[in-house]
Amino acid sequence: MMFSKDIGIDLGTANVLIHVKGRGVVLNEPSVVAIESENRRVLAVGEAARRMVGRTPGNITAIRPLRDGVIADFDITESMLRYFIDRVGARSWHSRPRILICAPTNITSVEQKSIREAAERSGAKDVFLEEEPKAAAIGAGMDIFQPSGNMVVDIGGGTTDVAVLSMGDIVTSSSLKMAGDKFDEAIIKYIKHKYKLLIGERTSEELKMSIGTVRPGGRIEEMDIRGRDMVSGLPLTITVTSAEIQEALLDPMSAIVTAAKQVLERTPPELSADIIDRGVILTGGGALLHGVDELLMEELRVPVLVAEDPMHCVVKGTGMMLDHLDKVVKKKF
Ligand SMILES: Nc1ncnc2c1ncn2[C@@H]1O[C@H](COP(=O)(O)OP(=O)(O)OP(=O)(O)O)[C@@H](O)[C@H]1O
Repeated sequence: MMFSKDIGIDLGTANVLIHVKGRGVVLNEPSVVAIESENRRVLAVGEAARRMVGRTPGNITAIRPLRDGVIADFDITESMLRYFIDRVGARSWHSRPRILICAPTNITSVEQKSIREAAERSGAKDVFLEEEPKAAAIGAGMDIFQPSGNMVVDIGGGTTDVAVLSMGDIVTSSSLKMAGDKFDEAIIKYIKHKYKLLIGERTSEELKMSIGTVRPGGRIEEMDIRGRDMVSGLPLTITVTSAEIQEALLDPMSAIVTAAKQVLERTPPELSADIIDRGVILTGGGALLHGVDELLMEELRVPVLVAEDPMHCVVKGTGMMLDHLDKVVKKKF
């Protein structure tokens, strides 16, 4: 029998997730590729490559090809995408899948075209590209096809997308390059400034997740971290508190609050009324940052809820859209 296993892909700046029709989410890997510096030969992809970040010898580089919500390195993005599509085994001699991809919102039309080509070269029969906030909202369980307002704030690695949706489309939205990566950078900067200590990205991400908060006094914890003392050049251990991480995250978090406020201000009043009733839904890994929901609730004065399984919303949404491709996806590039 001829049948094709359609697949949905969340091509995120931090993580790639793949949903195969009938099988659910079958792949969840960091968007990292390790290459040999001289000839750009791919050595490892995904988790294996992530373990190398900050620990590679000079001739090997661990690259995040989709940094900051844009495609920083196209060839590597393409290799990574093909590797992951091949790995889920959705393609066989008798079936070619349809692929629905959610890519970062800020990519150019040239980049969109290239992503489509990469997916086609990986064996897709048809390739559809969809907007991330739409998939996030659907995956979070919102019924965006009714004539009522739904607001979603998706805080990923490279971008935060804020959108109000109604009748299956985005009504007002904003996309800013301020998300998880920038939180990590802010922590690195803070520690460098306050303690003259250099720490790596993985340490700062760990601080953010394990003891971080964006609410003053919201969390009282501490963690020992190691880095390189800028004065002596030697390794040094210090203890960092939740309050310090909250201080470090003040600026990046206030940029997100401002963007959400601006979207609400531009939203037609009838839809705003719906949002007051239903609340704002948070998706993406940033939704897991301690206190984000409470802070947004105070600032926006509307209920704010973290979606179930926030890091899976976009990929789940692509899976659900695959079931209704003809109805929900208008754009076929
Ligand atoms: N428990 C947590 N607390 C705080 N941040 C977290 C937590 N878990 C994950 N994150 C952050 O979430 C981010 C990744 O989220 P996600 O996988 O949704 O991004 P993405 O979809 O790849 O990115 P984008 O939407 O920008 O393309 C990372 O910055 C990670 O540090």
